[in-house]
Amino acid sequence: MTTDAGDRLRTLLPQNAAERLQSLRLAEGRATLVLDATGLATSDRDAMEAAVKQALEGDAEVSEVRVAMMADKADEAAPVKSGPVQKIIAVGSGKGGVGKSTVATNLAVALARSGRKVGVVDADIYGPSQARLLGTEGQKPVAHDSRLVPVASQWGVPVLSMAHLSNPGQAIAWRGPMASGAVTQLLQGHWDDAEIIVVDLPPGTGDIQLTMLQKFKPAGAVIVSTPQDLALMDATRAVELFSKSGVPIIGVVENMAGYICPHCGEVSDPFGTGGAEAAAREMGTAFLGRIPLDIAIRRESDAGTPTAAGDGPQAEAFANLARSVADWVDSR
Ligand SMILES: Nc1ncnc2c1ncn2[C@@H]1O[C@H](COP(=O)(O)OP(=O)(O)OP(=O)(O)O)[C@@H](O)[C@H]1O
Repeated sequence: MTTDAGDRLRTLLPQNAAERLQSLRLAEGRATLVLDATGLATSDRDAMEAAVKQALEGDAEVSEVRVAMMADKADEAAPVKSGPVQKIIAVGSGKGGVGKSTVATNLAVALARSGRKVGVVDADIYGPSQARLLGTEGQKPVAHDSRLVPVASQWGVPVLSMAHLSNPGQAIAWRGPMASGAVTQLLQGHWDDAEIIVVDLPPGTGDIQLTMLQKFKPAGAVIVSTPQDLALMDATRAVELFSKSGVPIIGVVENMAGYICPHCGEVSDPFGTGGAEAAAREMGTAFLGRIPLDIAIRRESDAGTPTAAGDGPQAEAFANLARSVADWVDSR
C-alpha cells in the first residue's frame, strides 16, 4: 500500500474510529484495520465497525473491508460480560502437562450430563487443545453481529478455541495483552444459553494468567495438580495467583493419582497417595477428588470422545467432580 493510499483512507475514517486505529493495510483491494476496542460496549463496537465499513467501501481502491476489534489494554477494559452468563469457572494449574485441559473438558461434559447448560472457552491460546478434546477439530465458528457463535460438539457442550480460528499447527505468538484480547473475543461469543462457562487457562502463574483473571473475573477456580511434590509446589503458586486476583478457589483436583494397570486393572501409587489432599487442607482449600492415571483417559481424549461421556469408573470420578463444582456454584 502506498503511504498516500493509507493517508487517504485514514482521512475517510469517522473521528472516533481514527482515534482507535492501531493499523491499516490495503492489499489487492482488501483494507484490513485493527482498532482498539478497549472499554467499548458491544453495541458501540458494532456501530463503529459498520461506520468504518461504510466510510471505506466508497473508495475506488477498496473492494472489501475487514475490521478487527481488539480490547488490548486489559487493565482498562470493561469486565467481560457475555449475555446472561452467570458463572465463569476457571480451570488452572501451576505448570503444564498435569491434565488441566483434560479435566476442564470432562468437568464440562459431566456438568452437561447432569443437566447444566455449559460452554467451554479455551483460553490456553498458545497450546489450544479443546477442539481436539471435544471432537470439533476442523470446524470454524461463524460470526453473528460481530460475535463468534460457539461450535457445537456432540457432547452437548459448545466450545470456542483459538484452534477453531487458526490453521492446525500454526504458531501463535502474541504479546500478553493481545492474548487476553483474543480470549475476550472467545468469551464474548454468543454464550446466551450457557449458565456456566468452563475456561481452560494457559498453564502457569505468570502475567498472562493474572491479566486474564483480572479481566474476565471468574466466579471460581479449580486447580489441577498431580501427586508429585513439585507439582504441588506449583499448585501452591496457582492458589496464590487466584487469591491475588480475588478469585475464590473451589478446590484442588488430584489428577493422574494412582496408576491403573491396563492389563490387570490393579491400582498402584508410583507418586505416593494423599499428597494433594493434605496440601489442599494446608492451603485451606477444598479437595475435589482424584482422577487416576488411566491409559483409557488419554486414548479417549485423543479421539475426541471425553471419558466423562462414557459409563466407566473414571466417568463416575468426573461426575463426582462436577457435583462438587455444581454445589459450589449453587451455594453462591
Ligand atoms: N488422568 C489421566 N490419565 C491418563 N492420561 C491423562 C490423564 N490426564 C491427562 N492425561 C494425558 O496427559 C497429557 C496432558 O494432558 P493435558 O493436555 O490435559 O494437560 P495440560 O495440563 O492441559 O497441559 P498443557 O496445558 O501444558 O498443554 C495428555 O496426553 C492427556 O491425554
